Amino acid sequence: MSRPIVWSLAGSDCGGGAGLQADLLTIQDLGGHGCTLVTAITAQNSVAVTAVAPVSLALLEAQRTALAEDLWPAAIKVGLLASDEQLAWLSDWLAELAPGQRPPVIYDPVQVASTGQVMGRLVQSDGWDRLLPQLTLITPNLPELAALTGLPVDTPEQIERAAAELQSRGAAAVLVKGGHGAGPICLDYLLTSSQSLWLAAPRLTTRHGHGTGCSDASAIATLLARGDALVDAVTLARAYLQQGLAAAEGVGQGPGPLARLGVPHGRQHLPLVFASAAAALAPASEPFAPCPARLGLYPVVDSLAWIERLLQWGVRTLQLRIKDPHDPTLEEQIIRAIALGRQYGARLFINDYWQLAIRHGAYGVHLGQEDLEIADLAVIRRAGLRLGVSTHGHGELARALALRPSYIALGHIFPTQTKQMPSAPQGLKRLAEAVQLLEGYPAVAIGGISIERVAGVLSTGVASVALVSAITQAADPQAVTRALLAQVGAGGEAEVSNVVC
Ligand SMILES: Cc1ncc(COP(=O)(O)OP(=O)(O)O)c(N)n1
Ligand SMILES: Cc1ncsc1CCOP(=O)(O)O
Ligand SMILES: [Mg+2]
Repeated sequence: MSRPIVWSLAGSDCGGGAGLQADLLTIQDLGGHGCTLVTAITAQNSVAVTAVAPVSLALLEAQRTALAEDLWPAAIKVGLLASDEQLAWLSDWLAELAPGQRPPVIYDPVQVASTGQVMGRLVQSDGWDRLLPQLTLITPNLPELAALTGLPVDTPEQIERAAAELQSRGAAAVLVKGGHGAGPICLDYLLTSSQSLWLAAPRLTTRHGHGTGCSDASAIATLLARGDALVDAVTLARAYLQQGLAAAEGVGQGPGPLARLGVPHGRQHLPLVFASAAAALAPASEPFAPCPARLGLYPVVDSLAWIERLLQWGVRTLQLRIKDPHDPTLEEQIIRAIALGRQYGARLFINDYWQLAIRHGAYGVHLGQEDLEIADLAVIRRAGLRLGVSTHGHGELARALALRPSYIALGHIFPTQTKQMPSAPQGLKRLAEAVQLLEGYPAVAIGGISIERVAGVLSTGVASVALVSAITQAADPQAVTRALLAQVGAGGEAEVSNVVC
């Protein structure tokens, strides 16, 4: 697949740590192709900014025209706007674009360098109000949020209020970066049209954070350009920063840039995602009972008859998924399925009906995002049942990890006829990324996995494969099950502890 084009509209940092130099490195590192619209030339190094010269509107317009004719963007990152005229020029151009033509626009409202020097002076306050409604996301740090809103930003409640203020002025979404905050946990706050989330990551002690804000916004732009949902892009971009900060070595005498290590791998880099700052700062909950890292072949079926057949054919991880809660045989099927699971020494998960699963002593429960809102997780944990959680992208993955479940389901990987899905298929590339991020944490791939696609799925490193129609709709289900067992295995090697670092 060709690299998606990302425009960086930003100032040049001749020191190579921030501005459009940081943007280009980030975009390239995450698989995009970067183009630049230089707004200002700055003279700076890792210690100080010594000169800033805004580029003329004529030159900005010439850059835009050249790129628009040949290299139309899949996303735009905006950094330093060096004058009110530049801001007005950008707002006018974005406003002219038809909605279907407008790429996502991510604005990092940088005016002051990390070394403290003011680089752009925007004085006409109505300029912001023309730009904000054109933005997909604005990414202020705490001082910028305070300056943009005139509101205090010292507590989580104040941050939520100030972000809501920016949203009420037209920004579709706001990401407040907590790097300037204090305490061992760095909290970022994301407010979208439908979600209010806190991202928590250990605050790293490195002083090498030059260009972090630029890199964050351009990472988000690149991930949106490749088609990620906003929450997923923000989460993976945060992991990219954490990975880069952890390995930053420093160049020059002052704060150096991030290390560039590509798409993040390793659970320690992934932020955990919570619905409130209080939850993000609370001590981690106890993990759910562990299950093997390799669950192997994992058929999901809708009747006791299927459970019985699959056990006889050698399957040892399986799920009873009866979607009709009024089925008069529901509880009886659950009771008998659990008894059969025990008889065969198999891992039987019950979908949705967690109270019945507890009452009758199932091996585990599988819950989706909506189920999580209503289930009592503490009760499931105390009862000793394993918990599997559905996720549909890197954002939900980071949210699920915070619950410390026994396994995390990643899907849907391919288009599926079995269930109406709320999101787009993840594909093998994102599955491989998730597996790399999870680093051995039990993970299950699900959605549209046929016998022809299993080898590709396994090549991502995932060790557990859940499927429905590949078996239940097969002409010869027993032969297909045998073939799948030969490829995927029945699972069940040593149980691993599902500890989140
Ligand atoms: C292994 C596995 N992964 C995902 C799902 C989907 O669960 P959920 O999101 O709760 O949707 P329903 O199955 O309830 O429609 C699953 N069942 N199993
Ligand atoms: C229940 C569920 N959750 C995510 S995809 C899916 C259906 C998987 O069915 P199939 O294997 O037939 O695509
Ligand atoms: Mg469910």
